[in-house]
Amino acid sequence: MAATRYSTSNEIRRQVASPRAKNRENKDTLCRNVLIYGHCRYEDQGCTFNHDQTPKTSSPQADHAKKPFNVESPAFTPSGQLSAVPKKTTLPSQAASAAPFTPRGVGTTTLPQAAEASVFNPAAIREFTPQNYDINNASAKGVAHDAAGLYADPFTTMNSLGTALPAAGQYNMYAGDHTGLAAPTGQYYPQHGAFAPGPLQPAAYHLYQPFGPYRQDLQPWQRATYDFFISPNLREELQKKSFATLQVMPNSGLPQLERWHSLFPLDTHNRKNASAFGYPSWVYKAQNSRTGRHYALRRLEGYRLTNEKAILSVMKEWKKIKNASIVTVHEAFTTREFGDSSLIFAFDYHPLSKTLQEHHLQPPHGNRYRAPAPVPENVLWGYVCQLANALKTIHANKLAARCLEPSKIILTETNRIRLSACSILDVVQFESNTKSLQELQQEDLVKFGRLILSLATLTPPAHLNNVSAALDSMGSKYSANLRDAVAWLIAPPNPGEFKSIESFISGIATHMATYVDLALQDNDDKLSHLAREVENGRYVRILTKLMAIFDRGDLGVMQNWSETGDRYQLKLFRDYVFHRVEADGKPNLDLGHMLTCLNKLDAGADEMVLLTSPDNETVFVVSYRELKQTADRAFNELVKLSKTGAPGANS
Ligand SMILES: Nc1ncnc2c1ncn2[C@@H]1O[C@H](COP(=O)(O)OP(=O)(O)OP(=O)(O)O)[C@@H](O)[C@H]1O
Repeated sequence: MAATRYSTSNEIRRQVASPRAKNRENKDTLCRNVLIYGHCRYEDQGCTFNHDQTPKTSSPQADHAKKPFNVESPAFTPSGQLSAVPKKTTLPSQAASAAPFTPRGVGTTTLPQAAEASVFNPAAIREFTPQNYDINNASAKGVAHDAAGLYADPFTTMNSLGTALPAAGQYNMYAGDHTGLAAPTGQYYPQHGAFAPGPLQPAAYHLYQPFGPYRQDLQPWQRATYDFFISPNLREELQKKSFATLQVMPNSGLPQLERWHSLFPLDTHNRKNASAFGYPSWVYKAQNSRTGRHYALRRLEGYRLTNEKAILSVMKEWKKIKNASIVTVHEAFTTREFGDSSLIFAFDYHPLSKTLQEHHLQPPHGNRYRAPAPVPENVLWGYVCQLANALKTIHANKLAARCLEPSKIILTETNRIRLSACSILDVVQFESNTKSLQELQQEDLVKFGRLILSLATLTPPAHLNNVSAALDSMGSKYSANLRDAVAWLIAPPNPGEFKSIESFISGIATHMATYVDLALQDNDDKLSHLAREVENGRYVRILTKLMAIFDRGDLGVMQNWSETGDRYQLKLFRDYVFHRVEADGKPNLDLGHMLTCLNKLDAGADEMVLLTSPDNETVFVVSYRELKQTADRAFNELVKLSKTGAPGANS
């Protein structure tokens, strides 16, 4: 049967297979056979469906739409495929006057997905598209929040903001002009990368925030004023060094040399000891007449120079050496100012340093009955690493250290040592030396080993007669590793072979790595101290400016200059910052208030401040930015009138 052969639905089959259906209500329904074949064979044989094809007043589409299923039913379209319903993404014009949608409660209304997407689709809504912003170029880095949705992790986007900090020179926080900060290139976003030119708002430069690493985890109530600044120990150490550098001895009887003055003796005893160089040597701190800087001068008493080339050629090589474990030598010269012919070497000055001899091998505080304290193994490894580092540089430059005595190695900070007398023997023995460079370098390694052995056994090198016994005794106090390292250095090389400092360093690589890590940690510590002190520089600068302006009195023809015009505000600001009083008239010395106000002034913050005259007659409401501009103007007036220009300009 044709009808059953082409039918696609059970309903059609049922209809065609039951032409004698008695249901008269079907009269309104158009017969499927008419629809499919154009006519119905059963029309006259009792088919109860409507066979009238003439259109009625209502549209046929409307009729078909009413039917549960017909061939003109719209094709099934998954709701997720928005492309199939593109028109729905635009709101009808009536929507403008529609009442705002107020949800009645969670889950009471479930919109179809397609409709939801058309109502709220952040990807489709791009009402704000900044100028010059290239969407195609917006990488995941710059616009991660767009792709990831509204709740993207803000910290992942911080990486891209990090690149937004202005490069040095682009933005000057002291210039008082923040406009360049937001758009230094005139574009909000550049073409080539998101967020590159500047942060979205000026950074809070008036806030004080030292950064880590934070070693002490103190609670707020445990902190004192000095916690905001450099640690007392470090400050004391630096101040003592500064004091030592400036120390003078007016009646020392020491001469003034051609280009050096204010000589100050550094020797701790006045014994003439010629063991190190063949001549008694003395060390003085001295100031260079040309630069005003301080150096350590080592004088070799009674040395007569026979060959001018000695100084020239040796100094040429040694001045090239730059190493953290070697005291840099700057020049050598001869003089007769001491009443003899002396050879002088000018080295970097390291205030308050001690020799290893003084620190480890002499009885503490001159008490000859008290034995010196043993040197801890980690300290010894530190010395080994530093000396290996020094020798590596020296040997690589085709030189030899030669002077590796405990009395010629100085301790400049805790566990920090430097070779302090390099180059001297090269000059003194310029003509008499018969040894090759290789031999001298081998000797360096043996002296290195003997030095560590001497410190480990607390025996001066000169008294170290039985080396194997000393090595054995070392084994009982220190690790086999350290003992083996020392033994390797002292042992003579196999015939025809040479030991090198490089092979020694490869053997102690793990200890070198440990030392590097400690040095880096120390560096981090110092950097965090430095970050705290940065703020002090700001206070000094702003206070210097203000103090130059305050209470100046008459300036040129203008009487009472600092009290007139805008400058009166500065005077009131000073009272507001430093002369605050409590309700009962007692002084309020809140350091936090003073520092915060000065920082805000220094950064020219937009925050307003209320300034009142002492008689309450005059009140100003000014921003820190305006106050800063006033201070700058007043100070520049002073600079113009002064002969020297801005402070520090000539120093
Ligand atoms: N570059 C330097 N900077 C600062 N102080 C130094 C420097 N070089 C040496 N000194 C200090 O000078 C002092 C004297 O040094 P010196 O080498 O003469 O030691 P010493 O024990 O007197 O040796 P010697 O017995 O051979 O004279 C030591 O305290 C040492 O720390």
